[in-house]
Parts: sequence; C-alpha cells; structure tokens
Amino acid sequence: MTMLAWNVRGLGNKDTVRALKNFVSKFNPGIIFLSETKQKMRYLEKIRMKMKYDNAHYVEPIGIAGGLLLWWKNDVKISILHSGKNIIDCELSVNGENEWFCSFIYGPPYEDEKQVFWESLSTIRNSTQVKWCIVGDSNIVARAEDKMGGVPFEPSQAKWFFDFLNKSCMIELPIQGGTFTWSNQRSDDDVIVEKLDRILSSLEWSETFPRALGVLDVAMASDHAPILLLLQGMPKRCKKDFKFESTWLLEDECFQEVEKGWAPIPQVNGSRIFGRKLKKTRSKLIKWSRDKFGKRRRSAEEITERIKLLQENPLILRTTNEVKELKVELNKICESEERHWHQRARVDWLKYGDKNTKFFHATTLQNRRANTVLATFAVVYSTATMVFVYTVARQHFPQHLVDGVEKYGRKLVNFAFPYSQITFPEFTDAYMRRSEAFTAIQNYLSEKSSASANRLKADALKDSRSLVLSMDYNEEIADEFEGIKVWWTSNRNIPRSMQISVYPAVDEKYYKLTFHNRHKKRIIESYLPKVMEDGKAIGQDNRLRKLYSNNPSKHWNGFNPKWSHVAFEHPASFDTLAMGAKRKKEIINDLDAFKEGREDYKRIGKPWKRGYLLYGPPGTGKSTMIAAMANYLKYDVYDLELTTIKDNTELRRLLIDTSSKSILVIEDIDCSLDIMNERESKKRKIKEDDDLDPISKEVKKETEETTESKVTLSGILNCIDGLWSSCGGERIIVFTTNYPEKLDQALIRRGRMDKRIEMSYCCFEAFKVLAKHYLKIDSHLLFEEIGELLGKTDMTPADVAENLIPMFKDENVETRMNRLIEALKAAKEGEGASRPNEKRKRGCNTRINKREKRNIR
Ligand SMILES: Nc1ncnc2c1ncn2[C@@H]1O[C@H](COP(=O)(O)OP(=O)(O)OP(=O)(O)O)[C@@H](O)[C@H]1O
Repeated sequence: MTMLAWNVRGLGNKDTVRALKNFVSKFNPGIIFLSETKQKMRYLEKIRMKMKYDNAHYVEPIGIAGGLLLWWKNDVKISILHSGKNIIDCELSVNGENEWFCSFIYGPPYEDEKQVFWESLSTIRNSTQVKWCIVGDSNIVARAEDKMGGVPFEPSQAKWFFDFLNKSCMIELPIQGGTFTWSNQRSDDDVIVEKLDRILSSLEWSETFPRALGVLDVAMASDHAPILLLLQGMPKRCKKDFKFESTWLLEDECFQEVEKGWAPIPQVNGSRIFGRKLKKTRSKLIKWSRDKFGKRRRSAEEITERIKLLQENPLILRTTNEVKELKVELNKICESEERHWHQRARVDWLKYGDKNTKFFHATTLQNRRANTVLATFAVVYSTATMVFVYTVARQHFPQHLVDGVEKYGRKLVNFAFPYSQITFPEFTDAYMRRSEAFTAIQNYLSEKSSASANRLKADALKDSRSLVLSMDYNEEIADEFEGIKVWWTSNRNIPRSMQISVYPAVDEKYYKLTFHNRHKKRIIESYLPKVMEDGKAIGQDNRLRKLYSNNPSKHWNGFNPKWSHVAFEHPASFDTLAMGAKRKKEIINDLDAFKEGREDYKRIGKPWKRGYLLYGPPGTGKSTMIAAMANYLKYDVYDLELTTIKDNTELRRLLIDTSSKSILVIEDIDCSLDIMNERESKKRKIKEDDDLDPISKEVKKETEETTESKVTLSGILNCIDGLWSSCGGERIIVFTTNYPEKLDQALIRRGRMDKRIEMSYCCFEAFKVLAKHYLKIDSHLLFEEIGELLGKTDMTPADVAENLIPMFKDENVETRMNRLIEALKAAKEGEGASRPNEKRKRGCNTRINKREKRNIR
C-alpha cells in the first residue's frame, strides 16, 4: 500500500489538481493526505469523486488558510480518532491486517504554536508500545543539513521536535529521491530549500513494516514536494502488463489498429486463431500508442527524472534556474495532454450528441472494469472450453437445452470474433460446373492481387486471350469499399479420402471474404454485386472473342453444333478505319450510347438491340467497319449465311442459339436471297412456271425444294425485330449491301435498321488515315496532288490501300505515293471516258482546304 502526503498550498488551482491527478495515476495511493487545501468540503468532494476515492475526512480551512483532507480507498480501513487544524489522527489497517496508528500532520508555521503542537503530540500515546507512524509537513528544519540558503539554521528551532522524538522514541524514516521537500521557487542566490516534510515512526511500527520506505516525488504546482510512504518498499520493476487505455477509444485509428490486428491470419485455424489474433492486436495497439502518445509521455518522464536529479543535488539547484523552467515545461506537457483529450471529447460530443453522455460514462467507468482485451482473451479460452462442453452436451442433454446453449454460444463467439465470412467454392455442384461467382471473383481479384499479393499464380483460363494472375493459396489481400475494409483469402481443401468417382479428384478451391459484422448488409447488398459486375466485365475484356459461322442444318447433331467458331482476331479499329473524323465520331457515339443504354432500353420497353445498314460500293470498308465495331465493343461476331438455311424455322433456331454481346452480320443481303422484292419475284415466278409443261414444272419444283432456301422476307424481318430478338439482349444486327436501292423498304425502315451508314469512295481525309498507318506519315509534298486527284476520281479505300502497300521490302514512301498518283490518273482517265458527268459521292470533304494546303507545304 502506498500513502501520499502533500502540502498542496491550495487545491483551487487547476495546475495543482492536474498534478494531483498525475500523482494518483502514477502511484495509485491507497491513502491521500493533503494539507493547506484552502478549499471547502463541497469543492473537494467533487475532486474526490473524479479521483475515485471511496472515503474522506476533512478539516475545513479557517477563512482561506489551512484545511486538511484525508481520502482513502475501501481496501484501507480507517477510524478517525481525532482531528484538528494541524492533525488527523486515526487508527488504520490494510486488508484487515496489522492495525496501527497514523497521524497525518500539518505542523504549525508559527514559533509560538510549535511547542504546544509537539508537546501535545507526545501526549497522544505512549508510542513505545504501539505501532505509530506520523506523516506530513512538520514545518520544522531539524538539522543544519536540512536547509540551504536564507537565514542560517538555528538549533533552538528544532528543540520541540527533538523533545518529541526522544520522549516518544520515534525515529525518522529516510526519504529517497532528494533531501529537500520545500523550496521558495526562486533562483540563483535567492533560493532557499528545506526539508520540512517527514515520516516518523515508532520502533514497533518499523519492525512491523521493515521494508517501508519514503520517496520524494517532483514538486509540481506547489512549493512542497509530495512524499510517498511505500509500506512494502519499492515495488519490483516487472514487465508492464498490457493495459487497454479507455482514452484510446476516442481515436479512430485505435479501431483501425484493432481491425488490422484482428484480420484473418492465413494458415491458422481453430482455437489457435483467437490466441494469435489477440497477440497481434495487442502488439499493434502497443506500437500504435507508443508512436502516437509515446513522444509526449517520454519527454514528460525525462523532465521528471531531470527535476529529481536536481532536487537531489542542491549545489546544482542553487546555481540554476533550470528546475523552475523544467516545471513550467512539464506543466505545459501535462496541460496539452489534458487539452488533447478534452478537445477530443468535445469533438466526439458534437459528433455523437446525446449518446455521448453514455459513451463517456462508459469510458470513465472502464478503468474499473477488467481490461477489455484481456477479458476477451479469457472469453476466448472459455469459448474453447465451451465448444468442448457443447459437443458433450449435444450427445447427452435434451434438445431444448442444447438449443439454448447454442444460442448463447453463438452470441459469445460473435463477441469474441465479430467478423463474418462468406465462402465462394470453385465448383457449385456434383457435375463440376465452375461457379460463375468464383470466376468473377478471380477476375476481380486478379488486378488487385498483382498489386498487393506477394505470391501469385498465373493461369491461362479457358477462352481467355491473356494470362490471368491470381493470388496463390493462403495469400490474403485487403480491399476497401466505401470506407469498409474487407479481406479476401484464397484457399483449397485437398481431398483426403479416396472416393470412387467418374471425375478425377481435384482440390476444392475457394475464396473466403471476411468483413466486420456491422457491415454485413452493405457488403451483401452493394459490395458483392459490384464485385460480380466488375469481375464479369474484366472477364469479358480478357476473353478470346469468337467469329461464328452457321453450319448447314443437315450436319446439326449432338457433336456438330449449329454454329462453328474460330478466334476473332481482326486487327481493324476505328483508329485505322479510313473515314472522315466527324462521321467516325458520330458512329462511336452511337455505339457508346447503345452499350451504356441498358436502363434506357428497359425504361422505354424496347429490346436492347440496334440495327445498322452499311451500304456502298465494294471495297469501301463495310466489312472492316464491322470488325472495328466488334473490336470496339468487345463483342463476338455471328456471320449468318442465309443461303445455307432451309427455312424460317431453322433461321429462328440459329438465332436463338446466339449469345448476347454479339454482332449478327448478314453480308450482301441483296445477294443472299431473293427477298428484296419478294412480292415482285413471286409474280415473275408464277408467270415463268405458267410457260412450262407439267413434267418440267414438277422437276423444277423438286430441284428447288432440295437446293433453294425458303427463308422469307418476313422470316428475316422477324429475326430483326420479332419476339425472338428480345432473347439475351445487347445485340447488334448489321446488314451490308452494295445496292441499297434494291432492298425492300420493309427491311430497311427505321426501327429495323436504326442507323444507315454510307461507306463511300476515298476522300482526302480518309487517305490521310491510310497514309498514317500504311506510310507512317502525316504530311508530304505529294499529298496536295493526291488530294486533288481524289477529289476528281472515284477510288475505293481498298484500292488506295492496295497502292500504298509496299510491293517489295523497304520500298520507299515516294514510290508508293507515286504509284497511287499513277493509279488515280489512270482511273480518272477511265472514268472520264465512261462517266463524264456523274456526280461523285464521298462521305467527307473531297477538296483540300486552304489550311490543309498550307500544312502540306
Ligand atoms: N474505310 C477503310 N478503311 C481502311 N481500310 C479499308 C477501308 N475500306 C477498305 N479497306 C481495305 O480494303 C479491304 C477491303 O475492304 P472491305 O472488305 O471492308 O470492303 P467492303 O466494303 O466490305 O467490300 P465488299 O462489299 O466487297 O465486301 C480491307 O481489307 C481493308 O484493308
């Protein structure tokens, strides 16, 4: 037990209260005796409550002078025998053992009162036979070495004191940590220091407490230093137990540290995981608190040590002002610490409003509680025991009892481990079908894994055009979603038992997602759908795209599907497509609007599809445009060959077998079937048939039945916007033709072919795109001549491109351009002869404008 005696010289000062608070938190004394409190009981009681002392006895000050206070905790038993303005005399025992007397004194400062005081003290009891101890401010300088500075020591001043010691057979206990307990707080030659505070004891008492020791602490906020009486001597320095400070709860970082510490630990499971996590959390908190508060605490400790050193060396003390400065500094540190917590409390009060009252109550009460983390530790191990008990109980107790245990057991586990986990296995059923969720997560994590995981696995997934990197088994990566932290781990179960199965034994791979219970709703409702969506999009980007073509129906069977496919690796892009920039941009915007338009299509009640009609002379880039569109949208391409399809039913079956995110292409629709002017051709056919004899008619009919396609215009129309077209969604239908004028108007009306794109002869702007990619130049002297010729000649981009391709290795740019010029001239001459007055159509400006001419030059 420790006892603190201190002449505070007024407890109304906030610095003194703070200093007292520091002493209390540093030494946790069981008894506090303060003299010269100079405060009324009501005020002192408030401080006592704050400091959590259970009992009190006060001697009120006279006016604003004097005043004594005695506080003690419940484990100390004190009965007050007598009290007055200079003494509180009591009988006490600690933990019910060793009853003894203790007098807490405040010796009178005036000479005329000193004699009365010390004489009356010697009459209190015959101390030779009792255990008696006197602690406090004696207000007596007993020996010459007990004073430095000021008026020299006068032995007569100590006469009453020594009389008392001799009469009562009392001895003085040595005090460690300095000689002088009082200083006049001046510097240099004016400094006076004295030993006024003492601990006296009877021999009986000393025998009972042989290890008792007095210790002097740093004088803060008062000219007296507090003295401590340690009944059991100096406690052995042992490794400090981990203690969870309630004030840490005011720091958000504290929660983050706990979350970090409590994060899943790979390769550890079962009951071991709790122990490991507690250990990790503890060391995280220790490190964090040391970094965060350590600096302030360390400097406070260093200053205290320095003051102590100076207190013990009066010579230094005499010649220096340092102690005073150090005390000011120490006070500042304590104040800033206090202000920090005060401000935090205010901020949190604003944040939490009324709830704050409860919160801080809980926070302050927490000191009384067992350390939370250690409590958790205990709970964890009790949990392990409970798991064992539960297993036994399941077998031997009635079900309703087991249910009860289960309910509370779950609560207990939730308290110890407030995290939820979701597992995503690779295969979801006995047919070993790969789970879509697993693949999506793998894609989603592949990007994050390469950035944060140390051990990675490289995998070439089916239908993927590039290697997919994923975290290796037992690796863990953290992810964040709207400020919520989650952890993904990759695991596998290796099959142990030999099972007889048609499928080879494979590892059961799975991903595990861990997150805090309080975020469960948001994780399930928002985070996981996002992971799925992003994962699918990444998979879509990475996958190998396909070019499908339809097989003749006579080959369709279980082994030959309706569509066969090859990898779609056409290099065309909008960048390489020779076309005016404005039109190109317009098409790209249209495609973007379609791709992003899922919700819009849904809202207006239209199937998510769009039709494009590409028309223009051969070689103007219609097929190239389709490839550029597919590459831009990252869609598959279904190239539908109508001539091999027998009838509308087959056509429908083929179309139902296509997937979404695809472009369905019917090239040269005008040549595919005689469907453009079906009505016209029917009339013509009937007329032709009428001219034939009956036998020829029959033979013709049979041949037609076996070879001709019976796909009709209405069948095609249905394929574009009939009911089937709503299957799947996100489809583009493209028809190409060299002769748009031949097409039935029903086929190309708006709503079926939503956008018509004319692919025209090469203009100068389109030529520049070709020159950039074929010749790797943006301008050249010959550009002007080429531009002029293109304005007067119809040449397709295909022909222009053909002339720009090198005929042999390392053919130079000029030669290739001159070849183009020659070809253009030849074409112009030929054209001039055949179509002298025909107006040329180009999708972009054919003339070179003045600025372009300037650029060329
Ligand atoms: N606008 C263009 N941009 C870039 N290259 C083009 C363009 N037009 C044609 N080409 C080149 O000409 C070749 C033939 O073009 P493409 O097959 O796309 O023309 P098309 O209009 O589809 O012809 P057809 O009507 O005969 O099918 C392509 O391989 C391409 O290299």
